Amino acid sequence: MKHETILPVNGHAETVAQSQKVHEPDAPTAAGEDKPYDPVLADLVRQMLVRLGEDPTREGLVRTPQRVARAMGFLTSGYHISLDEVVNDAIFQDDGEEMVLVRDIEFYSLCEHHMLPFFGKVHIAYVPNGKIIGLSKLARIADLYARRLQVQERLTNQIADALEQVLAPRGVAVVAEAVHFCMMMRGVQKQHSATLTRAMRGVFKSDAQLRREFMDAVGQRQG
Ligand SMILES: Nc1nc2c(ncn2[C@@H]2O[C@H](COP(=O)(O)OP(=O)(O)OP(=O)(O)O)[C@@H](O)[C@H]2O)c(=O)[nH]1
Ligand SMILES: [Zn+2]
Repeated sequence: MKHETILPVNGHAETVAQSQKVHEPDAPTAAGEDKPYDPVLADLVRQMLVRLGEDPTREGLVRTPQRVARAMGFLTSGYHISLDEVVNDAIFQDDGEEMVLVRDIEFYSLCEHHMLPFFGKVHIAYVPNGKIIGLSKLARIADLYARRLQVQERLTNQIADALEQVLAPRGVAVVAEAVHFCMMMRGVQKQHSATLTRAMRGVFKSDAQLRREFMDAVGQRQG
């Protein structure tokens, strides 16, 4: 008997017996098959398939509700992780006073208006004030807020807020550049537009020269 982990609505994992599917104990399972999913969400997806005129019992769609529930769970997993968990105490004392920049961090998010993807790159910089953060944590912080229903402006600001909160740095700069499927696949159907958003805090707001250096470094020269 196979045990599959499912997620009830409250987000806590529980294990249920799933007698329909039998696997040899050591047999490889399909990718993602054992990952938890929310059965209520899966049922809503099944209902959506019916409303779209599809037959959820046809072979290609039989496991689609679970797949979609798992995928949506992952794409909104940022709701269930805290900033502290993401940072994991990777804050270190350092006397450096120069800008630290990680650029070209790719992100994937869902717009909150259509629940369609928007994705692109985010560039994150800060000027330390006695503390630095593990570099990977900048990318993890970006994912923490990208994996939610978002607007690009808020995503950009939340990343800046998070860094201010954990580092109290002299300044933070965040620039996001993205394309929105809701503007490409539907609606206005513009394939070549890109959206740029930015959040400038502390010395990046008050020091135009530093801001220019940052924008130059991320290839977004502006006045
Ligand atoms: N500011 C902002 N707007 C967004 C973002 N993602 C999607 N939108 C916009 O949200 C708006 C929703 O507008 P509505 O008129 O309520 O919805 P709609 O009829 O589907 O709009 P269209 O996309 O113009 O067809 C659209 O203009 C989208 O382009 C985002 O990250 N930031
Ligand atoms: Zn949208």
